Amino acid sequence: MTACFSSFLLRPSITTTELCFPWHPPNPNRKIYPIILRKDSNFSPRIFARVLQQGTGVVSPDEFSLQTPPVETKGDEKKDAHRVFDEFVVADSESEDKALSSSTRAKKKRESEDGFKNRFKLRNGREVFEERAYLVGVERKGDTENSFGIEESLKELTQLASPNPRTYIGSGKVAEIKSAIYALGVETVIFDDELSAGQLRNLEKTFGGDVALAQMEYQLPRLTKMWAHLERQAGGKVKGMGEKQIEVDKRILRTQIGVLKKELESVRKHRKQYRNRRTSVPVPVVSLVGYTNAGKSTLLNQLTGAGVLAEDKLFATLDPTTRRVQIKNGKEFLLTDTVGFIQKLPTTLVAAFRATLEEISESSLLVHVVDISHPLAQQQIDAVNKVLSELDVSSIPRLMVWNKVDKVASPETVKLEANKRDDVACISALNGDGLLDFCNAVQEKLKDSMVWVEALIPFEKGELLSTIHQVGMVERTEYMENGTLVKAHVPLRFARLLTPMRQVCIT
Ligand SMILES: Nc1nc2c(ncn2[C@@H]2O[C@H](COP(=O)(O)OP(=O)(O)OP(=O)(O)O)[C@@H](O)[C@H]2O)c(=O)[nH]1
Ligand SMILES: [Mg+2]
Repeated sequence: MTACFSSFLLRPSITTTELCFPWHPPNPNRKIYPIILRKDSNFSPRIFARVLQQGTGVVSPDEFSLQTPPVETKGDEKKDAHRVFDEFVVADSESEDKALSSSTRAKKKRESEDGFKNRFKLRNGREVFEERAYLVGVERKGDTENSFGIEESLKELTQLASPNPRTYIGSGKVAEIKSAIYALGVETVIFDDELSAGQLRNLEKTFGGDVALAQMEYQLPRLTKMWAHLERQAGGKVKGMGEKQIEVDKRILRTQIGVLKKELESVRKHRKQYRNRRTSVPVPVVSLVGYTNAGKSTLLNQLTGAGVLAEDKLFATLDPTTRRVQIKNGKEFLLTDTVGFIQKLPTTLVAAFRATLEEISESSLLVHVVDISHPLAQQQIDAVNKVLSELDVSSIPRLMVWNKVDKVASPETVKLEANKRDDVACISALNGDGLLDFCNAVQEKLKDSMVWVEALIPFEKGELLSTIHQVGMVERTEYMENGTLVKAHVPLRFARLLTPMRQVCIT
C-alpha cells in the first residue's frame, strides 16, 4: 500500500496515460501535417513558426513569404525549439503528397493505423497507451534559490514522466508549445512546475476551445497536465462537442481526486498501526531519507538480502517498507524506507508528502542517502536538508551515506574524502561495497541517541537481559544476589520499560 503511494507520488515508471484518467485516444485517421524545415549550411538559429489552417508550418525565413503574421522565436535561448523540430521527421511537402498514387496512400494509411495499434504496450501486466508528451520547463523570474536549472529539471522530469520514447523537450513559449502540439502530434503537455493563474490564462487564451486545461492536484508532483483534443482543428466545427468533453473531464477529475484523497488517508492509518506495533518492540528505528533515485530502496533490499544481514519475515509482512536488520555481532535495528524528496513539489502535495514522513520524527537515527555520482549531488543534499529543517527532526542524530560510489570516476578518491569526514559512510548499495562499515557506523550513531541505564534485572526476567544485549550497548554486567546488575546504553523507549528496575538499582 505504502509502496504504491510512494510510487504514485514520486516514481511513476509508467506512461502519463496510466496516470490520467480521462484519457482520449487520438484519432488514428487524423492527418499529421508536415513540418517544412530547411536545413542548410547557413541555417540560422532563428526560426519562424506559424499555425496554418491545416497544421503547423515551420519555415526558414528566406524561403517563404508568410501570409499570416508569424510567431517568432529568436536566438540561442530558443535552440530548444530547434531540437524539437529537428527531431521530428522532416515530412514530405503537400505537392509530393498529391503525387502519391492512391495505393501508396492506402498503404500509408494502413501503416499509420498499425502505428497507432503499436502504441498499446504491455507494462507490468497492464495495457498502456504511449502518449506523445511534450515537456516544458518553467523558469520562475528572479528564482535565485533554485540551483537545479531548467535543463536538469527537464531531465529529471523525463525520468519521472516515463521512459516514453515519444517525449520531446522544449522550453517555455506558448507559441512553441502550440507549434509542437500540432507538429509532433503531441497529446499531453507536461510542465515541470506549477503554473501561475496568469500563465494558465495565457495558455487558455492561446489555445481557446482547442484545449481543455486542468490543473490537477492529484497529479504527479510537478506535473500539470493539459489535454489537447487534437482531433478538432483550430476553429473547427465541433466546438460544442469539445466543450462537452471538457465538462466530462472535469467531472471525472473531481471523482478521482476524491478517491485518491481517501486512499491517502487509508495509507496514513495503516502506517500508524504499523508504527504502534513497532513501538512495542524495543529495537531502534533507523529511517532512510534522501532525494529520489538516491538508492534508498536498493540499500534496504541489499541489507536484508545480502546474506550479511538477515531479514525478519515477520516484520516484512507487518510493514513492507520496514525490515529488521541483524548484524553479525547480534545487534539489530529496524530500517525503514521513505518516499524520495524532490524539488518543485506542488503546494497541493506538500501536506501529503509530509504526512508520509510523519514517522521519521520517531526514529532514533536518520540516514541521509546521497547519489554521490550525480552532478548535482550538493543541490540534492541542500533540497533534502531544507525539507528536513521544516520537519521536527533537528534533535535526531544523522548519518550521511554517499551511495553509488561504483559509478564515480575515481571511487578511491571519493572513499578517502568520505573517510576524512565525520558522519559520512561511503557505499555501493548495488554491489554491497562498504555495507559492513555502514552498519558499524549506524551502531556508533545509534549510541548517540541512547540513554545510559544501570538496572537490576531479576533472574526470572532473563529475556529482558538478552534484549538489552540485542538492542543496546552493554558496558558491564554483575551477578548480584537478587538479579543481574547491568550498565548499558539503551534506546530511550527501552529505557522507559526498564524504569522500575532502574529505581530498584538507584535506591
Ligand atoms: N550504480 C549504482 N546504481 C545504484 C546504486 N544504488 C541504487 N542504484 C540504482 O539507482 C536507481 C534508483 O534506486 P532506488 O533504490 O529505487 O532509489 P530510491 O532512493 O529508493 O528512489 P525513490 O524511491 O524514488 O526515492 C536504481 O536504478 C538502482 O539500481 C549503486 O550503489 N550503484
Ligand atoms: Mg525508493
